[in-house]
Amino acid sequence: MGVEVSVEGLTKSFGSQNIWRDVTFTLPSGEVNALLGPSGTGKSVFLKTLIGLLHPEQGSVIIDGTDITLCSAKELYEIRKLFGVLFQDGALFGSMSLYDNIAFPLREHTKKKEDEVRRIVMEKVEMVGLLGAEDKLPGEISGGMRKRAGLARALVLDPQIILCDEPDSGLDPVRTAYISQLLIDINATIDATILIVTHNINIARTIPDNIGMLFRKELVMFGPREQLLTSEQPVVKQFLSGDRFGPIGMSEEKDEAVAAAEAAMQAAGISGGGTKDDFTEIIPQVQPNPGMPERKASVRHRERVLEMLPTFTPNVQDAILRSIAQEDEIKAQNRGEMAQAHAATVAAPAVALGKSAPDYAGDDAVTQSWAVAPGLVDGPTEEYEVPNEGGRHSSTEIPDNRS
Ligand SMILES: Nc1ncnc2c1ncn2[C@@H]1O[C@H](COP(=O)(O)OP(=O)(O)OP(=O)(O)O)[C@@H](O)[C@H]1O
Repeated sequence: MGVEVSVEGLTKSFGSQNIWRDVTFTLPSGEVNALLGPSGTGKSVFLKTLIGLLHPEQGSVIIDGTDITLCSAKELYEIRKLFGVLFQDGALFGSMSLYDNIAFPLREHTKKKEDEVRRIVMEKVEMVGLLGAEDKLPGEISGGMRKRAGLARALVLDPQIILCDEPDSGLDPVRTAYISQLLIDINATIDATILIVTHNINIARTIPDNIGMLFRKELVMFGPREQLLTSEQPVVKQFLSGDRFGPIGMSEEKDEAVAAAEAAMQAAGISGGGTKDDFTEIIPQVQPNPGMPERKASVRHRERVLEMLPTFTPNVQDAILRSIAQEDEIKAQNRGEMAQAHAATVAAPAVALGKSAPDYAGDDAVTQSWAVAPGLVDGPTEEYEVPNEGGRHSSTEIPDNRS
């Protein structure tokens, strides 16, 4: 199971420039989390602080029971082995083949023999759909492939915590969807705690269990994705819609004159350019591909969130319950389709399911290694209990017992 990461009262400055202060939240074991925030709010600095590359002047970062802000260099070295990090640009060594790049952490941190290194590297290469491209140099492949190679390298030490700094930057929407799906499938497979830093609203809407947001040197909120997506806070609404009218300006602070001019434009019906999407309409969370195990963290997340349910406002409660109902519906549908596919396989065994990925098939070919492994279907739809609200509910009905 992934490791819980608990951050308390964290403050970071560079000289007199404060980046953020008093940041407190917990990434629950194995859950998928996203961190949003306008450019320059210190999201990358936050990731680097989590792995001890940067040192905060105040606060603690507890990982697996160790406060990495206080531990020895030797302890930090050991703790870092729990992490797999996908840096913004992939951070591959330009003079090394993809194979050697991906093998690097194994050769650096373990005493594994070369045949074992090869087995692990090729397994990860297949997982990210780069079979056949492993001898290429980073300069010879597309940005999307470099991202996937970076992800493969982040996975070779079987990390319990995966940090991804803008996994979608430079990728088209389709490749972004593939890399997002890959993260969900990896989470289903190894139950690692994941933190994704992103500006991509589609990722924020559909991938994480929890979302946090940094703005004006503070953590605006952190909680179940439904809490942020239905938030009435102007900064959150503006960020989600991508509108230029609101508290977020081109630079961090918007001065009063600009804010007044924008308010006048808005009043005159001039568009701020943002999408008119209704973010309170919760889009179903992406599920592991058919054949993948169920995400254990999603079961734990549900239990945790239902326990916290009475602490949320009624609209957040509604959004969470709608989301749960949607998820159950999708899982039931997937089970039906899996059963049909399985029946078809039994009837026509020549159509092999669970086939491994085809070899690399050109620029940015997409992996199919997760095609379908028969027999791995989700368990039965469970019932859930809403604490302090009396009574059990079938997981596909939404109780409406709030005043
Ligand atoms: N090593 C450093 N020394 C001094 N200042 C730094 C250092 N690293 C980052 N900063 C500053 O910290 C601030 C936050 O940078 P960071 O890259 O974390 O922002 P971000 O939220 O990730 O931005 P973006 O979304 O544009 O990637 C910036 O003003 C940056 O200049």
